[in-house]
Amino acid sequence: MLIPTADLYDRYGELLGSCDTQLRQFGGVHAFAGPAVTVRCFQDNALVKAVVSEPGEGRVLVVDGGGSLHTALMGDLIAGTAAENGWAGVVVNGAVRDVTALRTLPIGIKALGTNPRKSAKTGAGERDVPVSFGECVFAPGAEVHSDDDGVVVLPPGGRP
Ligand SMILES: O=C([O-])CC(=O)C(=O)O
Repeated sequence: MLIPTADLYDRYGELLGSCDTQLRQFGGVHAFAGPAVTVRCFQDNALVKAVVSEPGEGRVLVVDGGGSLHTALMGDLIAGTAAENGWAGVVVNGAVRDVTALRTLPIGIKALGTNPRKSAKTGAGERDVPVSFGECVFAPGAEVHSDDDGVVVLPPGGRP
């Protein structure tokens, strides 16, 4: 059962990481949670595509795109693959595209904004490293919860 992020804040207080970045909802699922898998990349989404091609097992992919809105790091094909492979959600500090289709997918998707421009596909970037945006650190394996109020990270060992 998913616990609202506000209730998690009330439980953990400032031990909870809460992302200040005002991400928008784009997926068909508006509340999701799971252990974080992280990618850091800049206007290049080959790593994102590679990660969602793996079994998601209810995890949440957190993509730190450096806040760039110049190119989309995910569209309906990558998001569809993520949904098919059992990812609970994808959180993108950057842009997505194909948003009409994204709304129909059974997966949580949060992103900063949109741009129809494609990203490069060189594979530049890193995965499984701590990423940070909105004054919130997303460590690989940390439990991430997201809903209409925001995105939070539980303290180590924290389990609802
Ligand atoms: O191929 C891309 O760069 C992203 C995309 O549009 C998709 O996932 O459908």
